[in-house]
Amino acid sequence: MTKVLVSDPIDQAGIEILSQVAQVDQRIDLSNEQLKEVISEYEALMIRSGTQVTSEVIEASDRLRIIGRAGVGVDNVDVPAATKRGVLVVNSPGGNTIAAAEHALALLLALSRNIPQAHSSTFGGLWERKKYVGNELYKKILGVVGLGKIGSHVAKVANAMGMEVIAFDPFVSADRAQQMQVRLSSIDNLFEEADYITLHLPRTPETENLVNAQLLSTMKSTARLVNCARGGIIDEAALADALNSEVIAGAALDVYAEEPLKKDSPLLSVNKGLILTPHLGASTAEAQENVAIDVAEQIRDVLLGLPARSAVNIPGLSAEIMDSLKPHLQLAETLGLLASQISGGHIQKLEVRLQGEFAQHPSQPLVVATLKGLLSTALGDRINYVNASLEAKGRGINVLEVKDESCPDFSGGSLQLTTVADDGSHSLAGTVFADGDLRITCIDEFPVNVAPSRHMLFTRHRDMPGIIGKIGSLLGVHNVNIASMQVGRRIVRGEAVMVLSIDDPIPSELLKSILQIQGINEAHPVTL
Ligand SMILES: NC(=O)C1=CN([C@@H]2O[C@H](COP(=O)(O)OP(=O)(O)OC[C@H]3O[C@@H](n4cnc5c(N)ncnc54)[C@H](O)[C@@H]3O)[C@@H](O)[C@H]2O)C=CC1
Ligand SMILES: O=C(O)CCC(=O)C(=O)O
Repeated sequence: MTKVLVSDPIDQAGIEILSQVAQVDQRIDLSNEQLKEVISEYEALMIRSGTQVTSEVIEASDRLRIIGRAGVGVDNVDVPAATKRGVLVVNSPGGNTIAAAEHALALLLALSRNIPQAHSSTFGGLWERKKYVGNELYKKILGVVGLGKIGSHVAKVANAMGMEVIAFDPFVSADRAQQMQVRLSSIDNLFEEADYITLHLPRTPETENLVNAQLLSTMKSTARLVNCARGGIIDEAALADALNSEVIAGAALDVYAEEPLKKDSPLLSVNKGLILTPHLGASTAEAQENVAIDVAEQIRDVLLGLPARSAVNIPGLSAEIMDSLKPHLQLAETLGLLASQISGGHIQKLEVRLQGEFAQHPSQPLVVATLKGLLSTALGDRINYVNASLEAKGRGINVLEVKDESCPDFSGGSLQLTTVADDGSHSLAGTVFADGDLRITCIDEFPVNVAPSRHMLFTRHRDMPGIIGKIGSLLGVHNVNIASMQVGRRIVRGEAVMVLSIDDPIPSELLKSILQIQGINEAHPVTL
């Protein structure tokens, strides 16, 4: 029975979806050591931000096929290690957008009106109306760092509240910003100009400690900072100093460099202007249901052999693309597999030429499928859509992709592979008919029309009388049944190719005998 491990608290709606296809074990208090010990029992792992999926965990997993992150950030997953091992990583890019944006807005309001402090004081029996005079957000400048899904929603609501919104995001165009009524700014200018700053960008090597002592020192002394994105983007010691020495007026954090927040964190020594929440950005009933359903559906689909819609480590392969390209991907994989068996190994170069209608499809999935086929003889089950490009690169295969919209031969276009290996160069082409049937249409520039089958034999030989009969009798002697045969030649009595579809694999002694027939230059048994 397929088994899924759920190692963080996940909404029941997700558990119910997973239970349709697998045994679901919910073990939310596993240490990292324990996770390493049990992971090899599972085909899938579903997590939130609490579980650290390290390379050691991934390496300890023999059966793991997919890691589902019920949320946006996958910084608690070693994605390169997962990719290397062929483990798909999926997330829910939009399921908690509103929750996180509203939490950031709540923190902005809480900061500007001292809500937590006033609440504690009032609960403590005090009535401190003068002490907790706040500020309005109206007409103030809000600086948004990271104008993606969450940052954009914050900007929209802030605009509606009468704030002026400026933003720093190197990947957003001025047109897009203008549509959102946001003025783009440099990061330095944003920190100098804004009354409130809210962070909505990922933690990457580039953004680590982006908000440091120097940048904090450029903020207005009345300004306030919110981080509901990722810990580690702000230098926490520098922020504690800036608050203690009143360089800035306030800060509210939901995320920390290390979570849970350490007892000796410098943040806990700040006595004024700091609000802390324990990574609650996505913690609404609605968001938790959204992300659980979104990710559980993807895990279920992948376990059923279907594509995932939000794969983090195979960019561009959305469910829609995979669905519409299914026969084309199958052709690419088949031709890749054929090419690896015909080329004799040690491929140094692969050209993938998309012709006619093929050139109108996204090329990346077709190239990945080709590489998957090409490497599957060597790597078996270890190769998949996730790690095919990486494995090809690691083997020094130079992949060239060519798009050529003209295709005189087939209305549906064609896919052509050319390999350059130690033994020379080979080419193969194929097409997909309107009914989804696959055809091999060309071998080493000899036209053929062959439906791929499980066992095949390809030969290069001289076109001369008797040669086909000799091969036929040899196969008969070895009890290998021929299902169909095709010969391709360009000139009479010149060079030719032959493709035999056979019911059984070719034993090695038979291959040796075939290669001894006069006029046979090459013979390649193929298993698809
Ligand atoms: N506190 C919480 O519970 C939650 C936190 N998050 C975090 O919020 C952050 C934003 O999430 P989304 O808006 O969904 O992501 P997104 O991918 O839609 O937006 C991120 C934006 O950051 C920008 N960006 C990347 N590098 C940048 C840089 N060096 N400087 C400025 N901008 C940069 C990107 O261009 C993009 O527009 C992520 O870190 C995510 O993990 C998300 C959900 C819940
Ligand atoms: O799972 C959670 O509550 C954290 C959500 C989060 O940080 C994210 O989606 O990036």
